[in-house]
Amino acid sequence: MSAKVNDDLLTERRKCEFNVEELTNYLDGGAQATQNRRKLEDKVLSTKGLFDEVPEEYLSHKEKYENAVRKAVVYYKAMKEAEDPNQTEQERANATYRSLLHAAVFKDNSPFSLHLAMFIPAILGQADEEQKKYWMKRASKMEIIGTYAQTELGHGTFIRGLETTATYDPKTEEFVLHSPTLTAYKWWPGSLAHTANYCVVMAHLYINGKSCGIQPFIVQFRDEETHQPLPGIKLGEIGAKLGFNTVNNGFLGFDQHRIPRNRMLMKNAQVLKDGTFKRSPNSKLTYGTMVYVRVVIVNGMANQLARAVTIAVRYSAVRRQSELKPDAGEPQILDYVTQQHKLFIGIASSHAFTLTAKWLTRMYQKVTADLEKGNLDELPELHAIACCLKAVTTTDTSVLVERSRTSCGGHGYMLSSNLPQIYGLVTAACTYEGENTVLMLQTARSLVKALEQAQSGKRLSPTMSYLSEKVSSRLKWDNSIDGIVKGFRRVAYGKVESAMRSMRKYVRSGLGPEDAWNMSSVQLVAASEYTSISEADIRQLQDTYEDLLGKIRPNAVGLVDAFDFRDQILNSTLGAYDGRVYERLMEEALKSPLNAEPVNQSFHKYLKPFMQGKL
Ligand SMILES: CCCCCCCCCC/C=C\CCCC(=O)SCCNC(=O)CCNC(=O)[C@H](O)C(C)(C)COP(=O)(O)OP(=O)(O)OC[C@H]1O[C@@H](n2cnc3c(N)ncnc32)[C@H](O)[C@@H]1OP(=O)(O)O
Ligand SMILES: Cc1cc2nc3c(=O)[nH]c(=O)nc-3n(C[C@H](O)[C@H](O)[C@H](O)COP(=O)(O)OP(=O)(O)OC[C@H]3O[C@@H](n4cnc5c(N)ncnc54)[C@H](O)[C@@H]3O)c2cc1C
Repeated sequence: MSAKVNDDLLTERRKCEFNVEELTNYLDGGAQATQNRRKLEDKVLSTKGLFDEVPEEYLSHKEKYENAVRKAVVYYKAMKEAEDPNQTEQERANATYRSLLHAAVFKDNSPFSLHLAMFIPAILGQADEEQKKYWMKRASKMEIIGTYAQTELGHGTFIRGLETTATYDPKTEEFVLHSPTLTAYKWWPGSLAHTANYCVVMAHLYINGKSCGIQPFIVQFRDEETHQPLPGIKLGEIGAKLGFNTVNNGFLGFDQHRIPRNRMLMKNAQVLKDGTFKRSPNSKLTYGTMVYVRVVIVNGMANQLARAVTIAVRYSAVRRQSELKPDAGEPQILDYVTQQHKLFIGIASSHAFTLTAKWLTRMYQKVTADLEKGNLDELPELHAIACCLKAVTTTDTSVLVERSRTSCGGHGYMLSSNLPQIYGLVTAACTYEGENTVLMLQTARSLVKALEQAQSGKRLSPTMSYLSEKVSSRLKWDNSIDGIVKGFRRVAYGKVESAMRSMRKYVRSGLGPEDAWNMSSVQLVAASEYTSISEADIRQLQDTYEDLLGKIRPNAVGLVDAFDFRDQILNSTLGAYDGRVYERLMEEALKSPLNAEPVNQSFHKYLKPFMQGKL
């Protein structure tokens, strides 16, 4: 018999003014896509061995990892078996696009995540046809497990500063991989420590003593039978982190490790047997995997934010606290306008990020298709936009997930709420795949170039066109959508123009262009933030805003129900569909090993002798 649903949640669902299922279908891309997603989730989540008897927060660091590997194997097989052979690739992609299925199994991400998120995309984007055929067969069947090893102990942002060398030996037609210093050790790659046995290594290629830039190499570093590290390979785990503690991030050092010539991924640049180097049409094509993951991250943020606000809004409908009016009883905390202000922006932002992710994915697919035909014209714009949207969505999601947590009071601080873990996952994305400030400065680089082109009368790309509209500075704000967008364009234009003026002022004062850039970089980052709509400006329409909060209030639970996250995916004592918050908090508390006995052994060992002055 299913548990009784909390009365307040029942009332909320009766008050909802729109068809929740219709919104779910819209978010999925149609009723059939919703059905496919639910069918996939039903199949996979009914698999035995996917869930933890003991909550993983009570396991040791080592036990957490071993448990995650156990689940990863079960989960991966279940996903493969659940694939509907009659579905097209696109239908399969749609079914997983919005599903956070993996989050039902891994609260802190999977030890296989880099294999799927970067190792396979790197092969697809960097290998030539022959290499792709061979390695994709092995990687897609999980005969090998890979990761993406670019970051080093000493360098993450500055790729051109990477110290790992790959020196071509024409006599043996091999590359010699070497870590000349401790700071050259690969450091951070997920799965690297104990899970993967192959990786795509980004290393500095040298031929006859000449630098040929950073190139991708596919490198085996563990024996496929024994899993022992190969000769010349030093491996280990980098230690406990804020989150990602089951991703197995590791370090790897090379000591004159030799690999055959065909292990350099040669789609873009090639090394012939005699050591002739054939340059890539654009050296930045080597960075292509990162552009792809930045695009994927935007969609990931939309889903994770939706999960956090679902938990917080449902909890806010159940939690009653304080007194809004004398003798009127304790109101639902969702009736406090401050609570609405904290949470409803999160619902809206998740929808905005979903639509943005769809738009960016289409742009990525078009530019990638053009690249295949040798047309690189739109690569710089894709890079600039992907940098900006990855940085803005991860920053905003981190802020809004943390706000969802704090809006739940003490219970939001419990690991059983799952809000701290969701925060740990999303805040990592502000750093990985390009630290956000660095990426915003990449976008700023494009904005400055675009404004200079606009000022010399050149046509701009669609996403930069606002820099060529001579928007009057006397523009009057009005509350229409068109008025708001015009206002944003005016502010965005002004921010770029001001940063440019600042740089020119520094150059006139005698600074070189690099120092002028650095001195203006705070303004440059701010200018990039306005390339996509940010929340700060909405506050200037405060009266409209508070009116909107009131309109959303009766539909808030319906809006988060429409995200259609099942309880296993929310994995939260506060966010379950039935709203039985207090019973769940107690059920989870009793799972703590400390509750197995009324008196812990530390009393007899330490407390009692201490309190009796015997210690
Ligand atoms: C919580 C759920 C989320 C779901 C997400 C799913 C995935 C989650 C699982 C995976 C988890 C973790 C994975 C993390 C993996 C990693 O972190 S991999 C390592 C990532 N590292 C980086 O991103 C490094 C960032 N640094 C750089 O990209 C470059 O160093 C930088 C661009 C900052 C500078 O490079 P330079 O070579 O120095 O270039 P510049 O001089 O600045 O510019 C030269 C020109 O090149 C253009 N450019 C630069 N990058 C690109 C690119 N990628 N594509 C195209 N063009 C590029 C740049 O615009 C300049 O052009 P111009 O000269 O102006 O014309
Ligand atoms: C959870 C997690 C998972 C990861 N997984 C992987 C992985 O699988 N594979 C992999 O290769 N890497 C991985 N990374 C590494 C990640 O890509 C790097 O941490 C990231 O690129 C930032 O580099 P860094 O850590 O060296 O920081 P730094 O580049 O040293 O940045 C430190 C500070 O310096 C500032 N700074 C640096 N350069 C500039 C500049 N030009 N202008 C202005 N400010 C600047 C930054 O803004 C930042 O504030 C992972 C990281 C994390 C946190």
